[in-house]
Order: sequence, then C-alpha cells, then structure tokens
Amino acid sequence: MSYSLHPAIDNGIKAGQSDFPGGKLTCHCSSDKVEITIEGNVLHNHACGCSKCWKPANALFSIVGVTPKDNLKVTANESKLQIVDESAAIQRHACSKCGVHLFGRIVQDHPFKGLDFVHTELSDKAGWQEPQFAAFVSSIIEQGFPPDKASEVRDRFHKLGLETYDALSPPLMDAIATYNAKKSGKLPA
Ligand SMILES: N[C@@H](CCC(=O)N[C@@H](CS)C(=O)NCC(=O)O)C(=O)O
Ligand SMILES: [Zn+2]
Ligand SMILES: [Zn+2]
Repeated sequence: MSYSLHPAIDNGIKAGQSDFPGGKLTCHCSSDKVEITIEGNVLHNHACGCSKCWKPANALFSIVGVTPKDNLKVTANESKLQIVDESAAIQRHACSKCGVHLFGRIVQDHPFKGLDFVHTELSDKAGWQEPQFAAFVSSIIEQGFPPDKASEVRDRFHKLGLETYDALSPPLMDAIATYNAKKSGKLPA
C-alpha cells in the first residue's frame, strides 16, 4: 500500500457505539487550541474525496460526518476561526493558525441546512460512528491522483466494507433531489 486512504481506516474499520454521548474536537495547534463540543454521535459519517473537505497530511480522503447545528458549540478559542470560502454551500470554519477545519455549516437555502459537517478524528475518544461509505471518489483525480489507479482505490474501500460513489450515497442524493423537486413544484411540497 503506497498511499493512505485515511489513517483512521487504512488498517480496518472499527464500529462506533450507538449510545455514544459525543465529546470535544480540537484543532492541531500546540496551545490555545480551538475546541468544539458535540452532543451525541454524528450521522452519515463517510470518506469524502473532494478537494474542499479537510484531510490530514498525506491522506487521499477526508472523513466527515454531520450533526444538527444546535448540538455543536464552540467551547474554546473561537476567535481563531475563519470561514474558508463564504460563497460555498458549506461554510467551513478553519483554525487560522493550523488550518484544521473544526466545522462546516450550511446557512443558505439547502436540503442539509441546519446540519454541521465535522471530522471526528479531531477527538481523542473512540465510539464515534464509523464511516458508512466513500463519496466523491473520482474527485481525487482532479487533485492529481492517477486515473488508472482509481479502481484500485475503489477496491480498497470495498475490501473495508464501504460502498463507493462519485457523488454522495443514493439516499442522500435522493434527499437532495426530493428537496429540489418540492422547491420547483415538480413534486408536492
Ligand atoms: N469535484 C469537486 C467536488 C466538490 C463538491 O461538490 N463537494 C461536495 C462534497 S463535500 C459538496 O457538497 N460540496 C459543497 C461545498 O463544498 O460547499 C472537488 O473535488 O472540489
Ligand atoms: Zn489550530
Ligand atoms: Zn467533501
């Protein structure tokens, strides 16, 4: 294995705890760490190959899950946070010193409005929901990954028990499409 999908899954996936109470996520600064506190477990945790989601150095994929925004509080050093791209659907709040993304928030009209995107590897606790699937796999090619090795990446995920997609998973894509159809009037609201 010459590359890391993500250090949390390269050697297998450990199931989380259904009754996990949540916990704190911190940035990588050695002092004055930005800290957020999440109540309860995350949902829809997944590997994301897109270029916008934060990933640790040398990993091909981000691992990102969601939590209702009311379950997330910034509990230390909030002043270090800055929004990476104000115009993106997901407003990713990064530590301005170390670059780690603490949470991504959807504020605009969007099917996932009200959810925050978080990286549970920033916690020192075990029990967070394990990744459920791999999303945006082909996006790694846009970042320079050799296209002839993409199928090898998909095989690695399949061996770990994760399905791979080039967008989000079918249930999440269906949720987005349903929201859009209700908004446009093609389906009853
Ligand atoms: N191929 C693009 C895909 C970007 C993308 O669409 N990312 C997804 C998954 S995180 C998304 O929903 N992005 C919304 C956003 O970044 O605001 C890339 O790699 O940059
Ligand atoms: Zn930091
Ligand atoms: Zn992403």
